[in-house]
Amino acid sequence: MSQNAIEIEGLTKTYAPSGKQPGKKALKGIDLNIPAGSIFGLLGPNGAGKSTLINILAGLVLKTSGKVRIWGFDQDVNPRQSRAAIGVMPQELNMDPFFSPRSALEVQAGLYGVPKSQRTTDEILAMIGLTDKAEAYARTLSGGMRRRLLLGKALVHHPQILVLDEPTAGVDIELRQMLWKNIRKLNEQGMTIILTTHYLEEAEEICDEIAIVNHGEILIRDKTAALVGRMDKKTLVILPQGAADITPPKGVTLTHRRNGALAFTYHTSQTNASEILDALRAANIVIQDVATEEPDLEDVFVALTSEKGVA
Ligand SMILES: Nc1ncnc2c1ncn2[C@@H]1O[C@H](COP(=O)(O)OP(=O)(O)OP(=O)(O)O)[C@@H](O)[C@H]1O
Repeated sequence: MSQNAIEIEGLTKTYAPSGKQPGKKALKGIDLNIPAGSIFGLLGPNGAGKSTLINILAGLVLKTSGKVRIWGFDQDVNPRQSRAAIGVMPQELNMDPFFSPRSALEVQAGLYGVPKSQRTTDEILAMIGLTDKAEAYARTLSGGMRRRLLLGKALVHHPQILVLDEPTAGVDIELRQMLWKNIRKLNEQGMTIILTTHYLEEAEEICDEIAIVNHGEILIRDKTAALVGRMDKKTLVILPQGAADITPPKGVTLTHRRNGALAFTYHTSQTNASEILDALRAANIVIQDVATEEPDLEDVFVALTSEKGVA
């Protein structure tokens, strides 16, 4: 087994123009290794190239150039093995309306050449909570059930790597929790998880490592905690007793909160919190309450993607 579940070198993708659609350079030379056993988040604004990258890994989109190794198998040299190592839960919910969950899983297993003796259909149905609906027509399933079935379909061939494209977009809290519980459990059993999500809070909570993609390039990649730790920004929130008037120290931004609190945002490399407290004291402001706010992944994301001119 390789140390990395995925190894990508110089990956590019240019979509050819078709009809009124102009051509598009969706990936501009991606280098990325994803460690085996991790939960890896691929984040980026709409149109950044995340789906293109995932679809290339899944063998659904042909790359223009570059190398992709999946579980040690070069996609160009061993396409069958590299495809067998990966399971993909796509975003879209279209599925054959006449298949029951059981037959959908069986057909999928057949497509991957999983022998009957190695199929774990009942186990998968139980895991995705569809045992009761095993024989129901797919068209009678709710949106949430269909999404769970998509997860099940991604698992029929026992892949080492599971890729989830926006797994929790538009799903209710209960289903979201169920999906994360399953994903964590699969990861604990050794499966490498790669996911895209727009929910940054969720990514911060669940992902070991994160890469932020924008305009077809990787802007940054790091362990989640290190990424957030790079933000040289903090906010000191002071609730004063009565009305307060103060000019903040140089380099500190003051905003007034609706509850009367004063929020001082500063760069930790330039300003010390004690300078702000000294200024408050000098202005004879009596502090009723004080709190600090740390940056989160959203701050990192906005700072990085807005630098490159994306709202
Ligand atoms: N089949 C295609 N033909 C032409 N251009 C395409 C095609 N698919 C995607 N693109 C373009 O490539 C770029 C990257 O798209 P992609 O879907 O990979 O982004 P994304 O990061 O997944 O966005 P989203 O979060 O909206 O799904 C976009 O500009 C998109 O319009």
